Amino acid sequence: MKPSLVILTGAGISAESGLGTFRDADGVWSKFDWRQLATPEGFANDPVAVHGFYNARRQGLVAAAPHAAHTALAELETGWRASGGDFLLVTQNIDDLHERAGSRALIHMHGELFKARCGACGTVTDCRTDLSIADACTACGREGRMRPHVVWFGEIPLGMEEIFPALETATHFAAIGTSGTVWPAAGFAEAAKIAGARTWELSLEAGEGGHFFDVTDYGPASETVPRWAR
Ligand SMILES: CC(C)NC(=O)[C@H](Cc1c[nH]c2ccccc12)NC(=O)[C@H](CCCC/N=C(/NCCC(=O)O)S[C@H]1O[C@H](COP(=O)(O)OP(=O)(O)OC[C@H]2O[C@@H](n3cnc4c(N)ncnc43)[C@H](O)[C@@H]2O)[C@@H](O)[C@H]1O)NC(=O)OCc1ccccc1
Repeated sequence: MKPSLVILTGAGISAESGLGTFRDADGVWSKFDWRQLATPEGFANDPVAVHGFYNARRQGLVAAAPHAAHTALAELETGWRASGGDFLLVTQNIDDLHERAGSRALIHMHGELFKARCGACGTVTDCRTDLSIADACTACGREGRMRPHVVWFGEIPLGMEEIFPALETATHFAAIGTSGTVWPAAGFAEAAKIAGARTWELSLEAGEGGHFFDVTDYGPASETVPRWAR
């Protein structure tokens, strides 16, 4: 069987870059209500508040930088592929720290903060500055329909047509810095286990899907990931 490594990352891998996690005591959802800010209904109800929420996170991301865990995964990708293996990095994160560290075989299943999408024609464009309801789509010209290119609760994740086949042929799977509470990502470890993969969990503590992991290493990602990837 051709070696095939699938890695899933969550907010925990970017915590040491200064980007908040969601469910930890001081997490994003302890300060903000995800129903108002991360659902299509919330956006329809108060687009100014939603734009404000994502504009603030976008400004925070400009100031952030990848750390040793992001770099270790980019180097692992190069080595794994050079030795003829298949490699796929799936992230729930909307930050671009994996790309900045050099990762290439990467799927943002929940979208990207530095992209915007037109709710009218679906065109996706780069967006590194504040977004507002006044903005017009550069493709169709419609005003007031631009939104962050992120996947909100109740919306279909991106790249599933590529992710599921990779899980079904995985020989190795690792979940890094994720609490395993949001679906369908929370089901990936089980899918990889069913496919016969050897599975690892690297996080600060055990997540929801703990019983699907063969090996666990709990600690800061900046320490556990380089140790695992070596
Ligand atoms: C809350 C949950 C129950 N709800 C869901 O799962 C719902 C479905 C659902 C509704 N009701 C249900 C009832 C039961 C089951 C499921 C549901 N899911 C959806 O709606 C999804 C869409 C969900 C996407 C929502 N958007 C996000 N983000 C983008 C926006 C934004 O970012 O603003 S979710 C967002 O929260 C999630 C947070 O999870 P984590 O990343 O794990 O972060 P968390 O803070 O929870 O944990 C951090 C971990 O790191 C660790 N850590 C901390 N510091 C460090 C450190 N330094 N080092 C290492 N680890 C560390 C901590 O210990 C902790 O374990 C991420 O996915 C993140 O992207 N869509 C869908 O299901 O469509 C259908 C479908 C299904 C299958 C196939 C096709 C279609």
